[in-house]
Amino acid sequence: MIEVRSVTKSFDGLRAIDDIDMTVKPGSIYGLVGTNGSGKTTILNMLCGVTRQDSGTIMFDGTPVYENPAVKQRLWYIPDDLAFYGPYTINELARFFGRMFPHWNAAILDVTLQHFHLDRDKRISRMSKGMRKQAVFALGFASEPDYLILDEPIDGLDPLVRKRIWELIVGASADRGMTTVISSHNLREMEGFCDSICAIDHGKVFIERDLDDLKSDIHKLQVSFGSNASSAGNAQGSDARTGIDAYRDLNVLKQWSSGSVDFLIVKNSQQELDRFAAAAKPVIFDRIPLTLEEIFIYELDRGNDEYTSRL
Ligand SMILES: Nc1ncnc2c1ncn2[C@@H]1O[C@H](COP(=O)(O)OP(=O)(O)OP(=O)(O)O)[C@@H](O)[C@H]1O
Repeated sequence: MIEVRSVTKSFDGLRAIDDIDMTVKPGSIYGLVGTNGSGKTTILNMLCGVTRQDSGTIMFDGTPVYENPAVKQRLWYIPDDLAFYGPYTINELARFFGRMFPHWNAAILDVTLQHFHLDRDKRISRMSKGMRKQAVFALGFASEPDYLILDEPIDGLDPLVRKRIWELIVGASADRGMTTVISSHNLREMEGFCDSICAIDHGKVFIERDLDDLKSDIHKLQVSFGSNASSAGNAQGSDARTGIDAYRDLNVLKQWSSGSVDFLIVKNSQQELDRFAAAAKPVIFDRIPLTLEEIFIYELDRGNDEYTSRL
């Protein structure tokens, strides 16, 4: 289990990470998403003990990670910038890491390299960007880490390689309980593979949930009270006859209308929606599931609305 508690980090007076809490369950795949510059890389660097937080604690199974070789031997970090690996070949790196990591498994390296068709004697700096990532993945899996920490690793890889990498991650989680923390802007893939999602903006966590829970209480609704009734958008919720007042019982993130049909993004449980439909009796009431990308955008928009309304 990784536990981040009340962590802050500033650079030259800029508070890049602002009092965050995160809990990563053992064996899970934990997705870190956020806008550019929101603080993802800063968090991952602190998780790996590369950077030290200004305040707060980061614990791996109850033990701090910073300057702690015992914890670092159990984790593999793939940063966004792979310059460190550039001067070396895969074989040279395998010899180096083979001495550092107690569970080093040369057979896994062989199998993974066969899948990726990489030359073990070529310098990493001479490989393409995608091949460099594949090489560092292959080395990482050979270290059999308990924790795999990945900074935008799949972005820029071809679909076949991405599929193979997700198979390896999911397989290691299932077979030996490996825990993965992964940042990416590819929300579609994160939605397909992550157990939990942590979304950050301006250094603050604004969502941290199991993905299934997150998707079960945010919905898009299509509602109509019939062609004679004015839409909620037109009536501004003032006409009880149309059932419009009932929207006040919903937690509406966004609302717009087209003719007599209202579209709403709401944050409510299925039971609350059932109660709304039973009380308001709309002629049309459709619930459409939202993608992670849509949830992220609506939640972020709402945060910005709240922020701008305070100005
Ligand atoms: N070493 C540093 N010195 C000064 N400022 C930094 C440093 N590292 C990060 N920052 C600042 O901290 C903030 C968060 O940066 P970070 O790289 O963590 O964002 P990110 O979410 O990973 O962004 P992206 O999605 O664009 O990769 C930014 O405002 C960035 O300019």
